[in-house]
Amino acid sequence: MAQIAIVSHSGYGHTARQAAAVQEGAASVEGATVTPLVIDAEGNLPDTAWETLAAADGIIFGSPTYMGGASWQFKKFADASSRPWFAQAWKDKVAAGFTNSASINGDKHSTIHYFITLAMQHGMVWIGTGMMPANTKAATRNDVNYLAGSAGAIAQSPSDSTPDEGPLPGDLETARQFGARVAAYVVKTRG
Ligand SMILES: Cc1cc2nc3c(=O)[nH]c(=O)nc-3n(C[C@H](O)[C@H](O)[C@H](O)COP(=O)(O)O)c2cc1C
Repeated sequence: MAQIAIVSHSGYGHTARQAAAVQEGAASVEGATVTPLVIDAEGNLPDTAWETLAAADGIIFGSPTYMGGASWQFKKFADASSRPWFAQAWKDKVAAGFTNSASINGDKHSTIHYFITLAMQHGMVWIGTGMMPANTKAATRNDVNYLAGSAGAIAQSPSDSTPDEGPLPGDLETARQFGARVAAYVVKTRG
């Protein structure tokens, strides 16, 4: 079985829904075992998480976009990953990422770009969404990849939405399909 870890933070529950959709998509792929690792409000992971990450064939990073970047809790995790970095322990693992924010754009790409840089520091192999954007006149807001992420999966939760209301349904489906793509790639290349 190919091992996939999803390591993510969510301050208020919206990105947690996106993470759950990524997990659902990844788990739908035969041959993939998916473990969610939730970064808590203090920026810490469960004790066994680092062993799970060490054993993973692929790691998917997730965070809300706060002030144009990943949350400080995610950054605390990223800084703590300097320990495996010293040994290049994550070298050649597959990496991917997702983020959610209130605005349609909201500078989400800065967060995805940070994940890419983190993955490159670890010598990982980045995989994007592989999805075409829904950007024709006929496109509607809940089409898959309406927000047109290629480097990573992106979602919008309107600023006054509860986690039940946001991310919007099309963005959750985008997250599902993204999770499935990453898992299929990990199974094909590492399984
Ligand atoms: C400190 C802070 C900074 C934020 N910065 C941004 C931002 O740069 N761009 C944006 O579109 N939304 C921004 N937002 C809105 C959040 O991204 C949005 O509410 C998101 O759904 C929160 O996800 P969460 O519930 O997983 O924490 C910010 C929210 C907070 C609390």
